[in-house]
Amino acid sequence: MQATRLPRLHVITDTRAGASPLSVVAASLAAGARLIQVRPEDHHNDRSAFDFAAAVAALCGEYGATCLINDRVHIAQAVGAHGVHLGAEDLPLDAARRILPSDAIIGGTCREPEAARAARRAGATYLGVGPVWSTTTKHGLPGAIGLPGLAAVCEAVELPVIAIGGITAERAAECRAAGAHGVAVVGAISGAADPQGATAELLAAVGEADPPGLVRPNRGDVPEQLVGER
Ligand SMILES: Cc1ncc(COP(=O)(O)OP(=O)(O)O)c(N)n1
Ligand SMILES: Cc1nc(C(=O)O)sc1CCOP(=O)(O)O
Ligand SMILES: [Mg+2]
Repeated sequence: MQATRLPRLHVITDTRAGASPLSVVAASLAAGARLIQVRPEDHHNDRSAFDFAAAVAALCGEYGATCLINDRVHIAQAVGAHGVHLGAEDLPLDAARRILPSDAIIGGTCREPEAARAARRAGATYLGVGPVWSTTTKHGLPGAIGLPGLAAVCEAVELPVIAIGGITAERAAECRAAGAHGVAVVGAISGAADPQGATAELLAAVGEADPPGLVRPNRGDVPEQLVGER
């Protein structure tokens, strides 16, 4: 089956007070990022989340980048995003799989191998695994699973694993060495003085600048019908 590779760097928007999420998205796309996850904080109502998601989806369209929406499946449908990212408190993965187009990308948060196997059975396209390191970006998370915890999930399933939580460029390379397909990042880009430069550094760290043929085989290959064209 022909395959299209899931990007290794997932840039997650930062809509906390004081951040400039749209300009950071634009800088990341200009640097070569090819996947943006729209993550409006919970206090944003659906209207403002929709407006923001529509703006990000349009920017992604200009660059041919993948746009995923965190949590709000109906907003993904409304803006024609490529898919969603869902966690334990969101719509179940299999329910989202039933209502989204068959080629939708659906990411699921997992923290240990058994949850990863369940997410695969439920129809996840990829797994978001963390927090690998502690983070100040999100409160109420369980303790960091570290590189051994990340490696245990990578071993348990064939799905591409995206490491999250406290990721920096140096740590991104460590995550790849532990078996992760890639990384998801908020603060290392949003909080950087130069988000475009920080994105470029992270892309290099995950090997996204590698010439074709040097990328690791299989891991991250998403069946084409799951990716599709929008
Ligand atoms: C790639 C990736 N991995 C994990 C998460 C976290 O999702 P979730 O557990 O649903 O928490 P919220 O992001 O909704 O607060 C993610 N967003 N992306
Ligand atoms: C939104 C989120 N979810 C996590 C999880 O482990 O489920 S860690 C996280 C925040 C990641 O931000 P930063 O790159 O700034 O550490
Ligand atoms: Mg969620």
